[in-house]
Amino acid sequence: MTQSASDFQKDFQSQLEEKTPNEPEFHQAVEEVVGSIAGWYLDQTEMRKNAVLERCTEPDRVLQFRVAWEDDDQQIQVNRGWRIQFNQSMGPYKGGLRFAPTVSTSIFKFLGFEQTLKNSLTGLPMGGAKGGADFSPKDKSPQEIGRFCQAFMQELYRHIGPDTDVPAGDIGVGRREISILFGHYIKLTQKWTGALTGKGCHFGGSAGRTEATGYGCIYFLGHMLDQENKEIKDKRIAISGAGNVALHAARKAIELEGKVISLSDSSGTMHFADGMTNDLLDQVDDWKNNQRKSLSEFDGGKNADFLEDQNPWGLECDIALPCATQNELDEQDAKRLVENKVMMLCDGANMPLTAKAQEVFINANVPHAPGKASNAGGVAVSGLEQSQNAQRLSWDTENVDKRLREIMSKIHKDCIENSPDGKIINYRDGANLASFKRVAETMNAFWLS
Ligand SMILES: NC(=O)C1=CN([C@@H]2O[C@H](COP(=O)(O)OP(=O)(O)OC[C@H]3O[C@@H](n4cnc5c(N)ncnc54)[C@H](O)[C@@H]3O)[C@@H](O)[C@H]2O)C=CC1
Ligand SMILES: O=C(O)CCC(=O)C(=O)O
Repeated sequence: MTQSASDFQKDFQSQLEEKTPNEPEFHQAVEEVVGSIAGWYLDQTEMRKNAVLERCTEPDRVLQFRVAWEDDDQQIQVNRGWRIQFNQSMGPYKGGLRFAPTVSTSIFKFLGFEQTLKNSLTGLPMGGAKGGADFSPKDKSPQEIGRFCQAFMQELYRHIGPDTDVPAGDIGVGRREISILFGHYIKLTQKWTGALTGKGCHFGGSAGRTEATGYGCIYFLGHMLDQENKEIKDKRIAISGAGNVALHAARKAIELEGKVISLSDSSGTMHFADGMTNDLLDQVDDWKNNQRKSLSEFDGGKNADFLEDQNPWGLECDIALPCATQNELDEQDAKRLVENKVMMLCDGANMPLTAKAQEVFINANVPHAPGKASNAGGVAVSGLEQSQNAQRLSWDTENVDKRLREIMSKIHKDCIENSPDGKIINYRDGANLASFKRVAETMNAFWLS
């Protein structure tokens, strides 16, 4: 008797969970992808014989290391560092570094797995990786952050390089940290090579990389709206987060005359009932990035109110852009958004919706773009930075932005072409199938590697 796609998925998932206990985020990411590809994969006799799915869900290697550094009181502190080199079949490993106290092997494995698929969607030669440390930059002085970055690179440098693995930023790692990491990499290796992306533009960084994830997300949203003959102008847009992705998504949305009604951080949500102006956005940017303060202390003027300990998903909005972190939007939030007649969602963060929240939107026919498609603009411009470094060239903003728009448009097209038939475009299944097919075909050609 032939096996059904859902039985195949259940069997595969239970084997994976048995093999990798205590990795809930990784299980969630794999379950979502296998749910989308099982029907197609069941027909791929040769791939199944070559255990392609099993190989695609096992990282190439998991590096874990000690990071010892000295704090401002001359006390030695010890943190844990990771680099999960997930899959190198499509190109040198590529993916960000996250510094946050809550990270774990499970979180880095889910991010590395997602990154492998995302990178394949960009069409650029990049494999997938992710890494970072259980270090909180929040309560640290600039000197402590500097010493931590150098101690972290002291181990990482031997595992990276322009043809091996090229890290970049993610939560808690921005241009300041990338600069220190890159400076120390040069010192340790005595080589100036493009071993990191997200560098300052005067030392090998690409124009537009800082903005790329947020801008790319809005370009993708533009295609989703186009598909339904709608436009961003005057739409109420709820955004979570107040970091790199959230602020640049807000910037581009305001430029296109969307009405950005929120930003948030772990202290709560700042609600701007009449929509944000560029001026207010500059103030929040300075507050978060230069003064490094919490949104709860921000004075947004008479049209802003702060919702302590709340996320933005209870606000009435047309479009929701989750741009903070994984699983930040759960089933209850999804139901509230649907009750409030949300029109569509476009992820800036990686896997910001729980599996149950995704189901709520699918059942309510609300289109939802998963991060591996809609936030791929950041890594795409990182890929362009690698190309520029390899040629020892610098492209201008217009050139990079044109390429970013083309890549986001192509990803949107790939999602549509791979979406199952239905009332709405299923971006989740479309992105999973389009990306998995590419990685799987390559892994199959590699046979046992
Ligand atoms: N930086 C990049 O180029 C890319 C980032 N991403 C993803 O986008 C998301 C945000 O990353 P970045 O903006 O780069 O980081 P960031 O460190 O610049 O900002 C993160 C923001 O999220 C907020 N935040 C963190 N945890 C939160 C929570 N539990 N509740 C509410 N707010 C919370 C922080 O206060 C901060 O404002 C992450 O999921 C990251 O993996 C995805 C693609 C590329
Ligand atoms: O630019 C990069 O290499 C990584 C970006 C990233 O971490 C992501 O896409 O989640």
